[in-house]
Amino acid sequence: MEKLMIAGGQPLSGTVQVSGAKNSAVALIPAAILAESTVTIDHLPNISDVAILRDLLEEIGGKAELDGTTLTVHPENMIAMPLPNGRVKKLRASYYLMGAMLGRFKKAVIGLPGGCNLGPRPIDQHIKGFEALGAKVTNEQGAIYLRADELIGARIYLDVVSVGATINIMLAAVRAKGRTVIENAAKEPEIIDVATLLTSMGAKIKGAGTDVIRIDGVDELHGCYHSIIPDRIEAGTYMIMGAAVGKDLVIDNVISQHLESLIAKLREMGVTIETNEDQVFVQAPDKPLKSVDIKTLVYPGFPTDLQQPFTSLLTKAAGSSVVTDTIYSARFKHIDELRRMGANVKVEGRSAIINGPLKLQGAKVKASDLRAGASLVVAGLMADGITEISGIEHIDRGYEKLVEKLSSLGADIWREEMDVEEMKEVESS
Ligand SMILES: CC(=O)N[C@H]1[C@@H](OP(=O)(O)OP(=O)(O)OC[C@H]2O[C@@H](n3ccc(=O)[nH]c3=O)[C@H](O)[C@@H]2O)O[C@H](CO)[C@@H](O)[C@@H]1O
Ligand SMILES: C=C(OP(=O)(O)O)C(=O)O
Repeated sequence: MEKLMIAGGQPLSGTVQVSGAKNSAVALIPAAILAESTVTIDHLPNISDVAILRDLLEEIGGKAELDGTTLTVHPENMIAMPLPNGRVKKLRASYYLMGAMLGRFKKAVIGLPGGCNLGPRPIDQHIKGFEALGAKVTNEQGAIYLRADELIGARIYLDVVSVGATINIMLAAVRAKGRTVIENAAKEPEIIDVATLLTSMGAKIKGAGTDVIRIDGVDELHGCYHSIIPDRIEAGTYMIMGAAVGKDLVIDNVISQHLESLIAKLREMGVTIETNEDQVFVQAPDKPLKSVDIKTLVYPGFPTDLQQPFTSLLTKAAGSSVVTDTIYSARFKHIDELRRMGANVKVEGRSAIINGPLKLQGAKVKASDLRAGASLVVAGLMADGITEISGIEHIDRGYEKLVEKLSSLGADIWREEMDVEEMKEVESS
């Protein structure tokens, strides 16, 4: 088991390349199940969620060859193999196997998904959608059983705006008979990316990226080539790092329109941000950052996935900032760890109140989830002394080559094997 070590205080400068979007990748890979011939997905991030999904495609009889950032999926021999346990529990997005397998085979057995523990993460809206399309859905001992004689298009109003439910319903509906209309759909860029892949496979989808998506089912979907969009959350994380300790930091391969809410908040804090076609330039100011309040919202609002790293940055801002997460009720597990580093933060209901400016001190901390891990990396880069982060398997779910990328920008960061005593300490904490 490894830990991440950061000797804080080094400025970040140079250019960092953003990888393909995790939250697209984890939907595009299951979507390949729907095709009758080879699907090639390019610019995939090299992260553990992608590796697990590749293995799952092979578990159901497909061939999935990963060559660098390119995945070639041969879905011809796939079967509706039940996947009640094992790897499906390691990530959230295994729920997309439900929609994809239901669409292709009209049946699936998939274990309840894992992913970050951010408070309750029900999948009732996914199930509501599958049932509306004509599937019988039961939950038996922690696995979801789905079966339909045929799928028939339907009008589905999502009671909660959900990225996962929107994509999952799309995956099943592309192979339903007739028209499906998803109302109150999520509008995240990853939804457009998945719709683009499905359209290249022959699906008929209109309105992805708006809150009403119309899908006319087709009898067959074919293979295609697809290049994935850049990861706006990885890009945003580097922008936050740049705001903390950046000197002429350039973030390359970014669609800056995907990050308007973050850019606006960073500018309010006094950070210099310039954008061009596919790059963002970030420069931390010489004077203290100004405090700001943020509220996470569905796209295009401030993304919940950047809330935790942004909270670390706010410890450096002069005054009191309030961070409210309206998407998840318990996405504050990083706060106790930031306190260990000297942060003055308290949690009240769904809000964290941060008082600054404070100079964080390096400490031994634990990443409880992916973006909590990112927030501790931001904190470690700003802190005096050494920060030791355990639980880095969470960070590996979403950040490709984090150590290499940050080292190339001048950070003093490395991975180190933990000794037996440390592993015991981490496991018992
Ligand atoms: C793999 C992936 O893409 N993960 C992202 C996806 O997660 P995910 O798709 O799981 O998140 P959703 O958009 O579905 O969840 C949003 C909110 O709706 C609630 N909800 C969702 C589904 C449902 O059936 N019932 C229900 O009540 C959730 O508990 C949450 O409070 O979008 C989240 C919100 O932008 C991001 O934090 C995650 O990084
Ligand atoms: C919450 C996240 O991931 P997941 O939905 O895969 O757990 C995230 O990417 O921040």
